[in-house]
Amino acid sequence: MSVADSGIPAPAARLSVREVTARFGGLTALDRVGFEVHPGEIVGLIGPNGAGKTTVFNIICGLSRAKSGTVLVDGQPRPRAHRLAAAGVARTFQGLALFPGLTVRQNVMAGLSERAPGILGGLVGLPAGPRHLVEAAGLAQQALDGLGIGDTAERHPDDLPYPIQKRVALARALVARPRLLLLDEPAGGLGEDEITELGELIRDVVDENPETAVLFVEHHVDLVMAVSDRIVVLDAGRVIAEGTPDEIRVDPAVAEAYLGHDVEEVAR
Ligand SMILES: Nc1ncnc2c1ncn2[C@@H]1O[C@H](COP(=O)(O)OP(=O)(O)OP(=O)(O)O)[C@@H](O)[C@H]1O
Repeated sequence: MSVADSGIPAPAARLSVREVTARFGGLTALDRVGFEVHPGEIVGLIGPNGAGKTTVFNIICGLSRAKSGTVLVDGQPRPRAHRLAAAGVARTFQGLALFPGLTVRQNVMAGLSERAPGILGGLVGLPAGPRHLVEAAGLAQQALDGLGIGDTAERHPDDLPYPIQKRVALARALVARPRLLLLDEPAGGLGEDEITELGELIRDVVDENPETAVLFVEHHVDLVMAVSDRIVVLDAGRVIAEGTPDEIRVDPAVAEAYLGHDVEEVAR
């Protein structure tokens, strides 16, 4: 008997994007876009340039407004951008957005500031509960160790190679153990080997925290194919395909959107 047959309501998706339409002046950037991400699932969002990936990501994060449609997190209307972390949502930024004046450990501790108010102030010298700071430092160190960069904790981000800075940004997103992790082009600026390692790290996040759901926007289709449980393909503001990597690989609409070429070759 399925859950539907049993009368037990199906668990809410971690993220539901429903009928989202967005316009910039006369341009319809998103046209009734909808998809879901469930706990324990990694979903990759891909599409050719201008497809609407960034627009939908920004709407999910509360940085842009939809003209219509809804975004739900755990069945509830998505909180405002500054309340996302408190709702268990974390994101990374294409530009990393690390604080150059703080050490790596302090940068990661900043990822806890929503859950333990005072930490951010403490990091810049304002009074903060020492107990909170010690606890946060321990959690930050754990997050860094988990990503294999524990030995960078006392360094400053600008002194580290870019791929390590990317891991710091990921550690900052992971430190509060988010229920929904949103990654904005995590492979950008990385080499092939680093991308393979990144894919393993993303998989580890979900394997170790089966309640976590991951949505990532990515140009690097090889990574998306390797890591995603499911892929959503946007083209010209519409969802043109959704399925497992194997389904997407042979989907004619996807091949056409990528100008008739093999999707993995074109997006490289
Ligand atoms: N602030 C804006 N003002 C006007 N048009 C915009 C704005 N942001 C995006 N657009 C347009 O909306 C459409 C979707 O853009 P979006 O950046 O979301 O696509 P994308 O899939 O992220 O593209 P890319 O892969 O090139 O980053 C494009 O036609 C783009 O030119």
